[in-house]
Amino acid sequence: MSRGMRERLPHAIRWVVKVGSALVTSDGQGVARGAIQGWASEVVGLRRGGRQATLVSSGAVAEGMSRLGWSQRPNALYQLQAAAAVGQMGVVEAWESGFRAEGLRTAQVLLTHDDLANRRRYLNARTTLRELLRLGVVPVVNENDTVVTDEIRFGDNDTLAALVANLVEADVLVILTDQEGLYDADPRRHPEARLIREASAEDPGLERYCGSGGGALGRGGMLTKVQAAARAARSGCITVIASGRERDVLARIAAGERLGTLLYPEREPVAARKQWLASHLRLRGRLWLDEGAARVLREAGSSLLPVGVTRVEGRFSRGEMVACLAPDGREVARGLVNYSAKEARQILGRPSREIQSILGYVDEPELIHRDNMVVTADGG
Ligand SMILES: Nc1ncnc2c1ncn2[C@@H]1O[C@H](COP(=O)(O)OP(=O)(O)O)[C@@H](O)[C@H]1O
Ligand SMILES: N[C@@H](CCC(=O)OP(=O)(O)O)C(=O)O
Repeated sequence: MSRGMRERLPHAIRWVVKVGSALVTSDGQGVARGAIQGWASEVVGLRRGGRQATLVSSGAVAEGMSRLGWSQRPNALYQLQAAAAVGQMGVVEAWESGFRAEGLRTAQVLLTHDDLANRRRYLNARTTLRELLRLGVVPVVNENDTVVTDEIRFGDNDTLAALVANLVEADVLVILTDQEGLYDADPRRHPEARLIREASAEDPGLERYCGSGGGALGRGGMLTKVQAAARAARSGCITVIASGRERDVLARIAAGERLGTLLYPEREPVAARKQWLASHLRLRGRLWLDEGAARVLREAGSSLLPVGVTRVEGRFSRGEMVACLAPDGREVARGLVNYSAKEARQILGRPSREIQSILGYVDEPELIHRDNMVVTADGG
């Protein structure tokens, strides 16, 4: 499925752009304001073409070290966490002023891997990010370093970027780093190494190209980038690893130019998401639909509103997977539910505008949003 992947990039709508520590902090010299300003205006260019962009920015530990006058990256976890807390202020401030100069608002989003493994928190993070994008705000995501342990030791924002790409259902993940892309050996040690232009993100052979570790500031090196591409590919996302120092890098990638390393998914996005939903989650309950709701789900792929539900079976929490059944008992769809079984029983058959008065709050107007649903009936 590699053919035409570059040509897809000009049509890609949702972008996640990850910028590594060395780039964000000019190799640890302090926040790279000029470069950040440049990437911010590139993101504005992407958005002008009707695209959405979420940033994942590293650099908190590196900037904290520079602000605290530390020349060596500490080993002690509490020192890394202290440095990250100091440095994160500088990193987000630089992104904010970079985007402000372009007339755009930013939002700081700090996540941990656990947040995305937990179904309820996954949905909460997803809803917040979607709302920020809808409002035209640029989310600037980093790891919540104060509360994580392994991730800060290994410096794994590449994995975080892939999780964010899965979360927002990105079409493209761009990983900007201090090399032109993935080489067939670490170019710092092997100057003769050759750039890999394109490969399947799921090719297990890619990992053998990656030297151990990264530069002095970033920690993950290429291995975590290749692994991130494989993870992003599971939801059908293309990954491009490229140099953040290349002029107009995002605009040129968006134009389909052969820049950096493109790692493509083996599956189409919809099939990938369907497989992900089907394989990762256990069914926790069943929603019986009326004829009208079953028809619009089947034929139009619409979201499921509480008004179309007649009965709720099982015990489930927000974010768990349930099956949707037509009145004849055939499964129409399955998806991640926005309300618990108890709440769903209270709001079934009722218009969404009444959710607030019944429950005292509204999580979402839909019981299952169409983006979190896979239609399993074949339309008939
Ligand atoms: N096969 C490879 N191709 C390119 N770079 C590699 C490879 N193997 C190891 N590396 C190293 O990975 C580094 C980038 O990783 P890292 O320092 O973690 O960057 P970032 O801060 O952008 O996440 C490069 O500077 C390079 O030395
Ligand atoms: N959350 C940490 C991430 C460190 C990290 O992953 O760095 P990198 O390999 O440069 O993306 C920080 O901001 O310093």
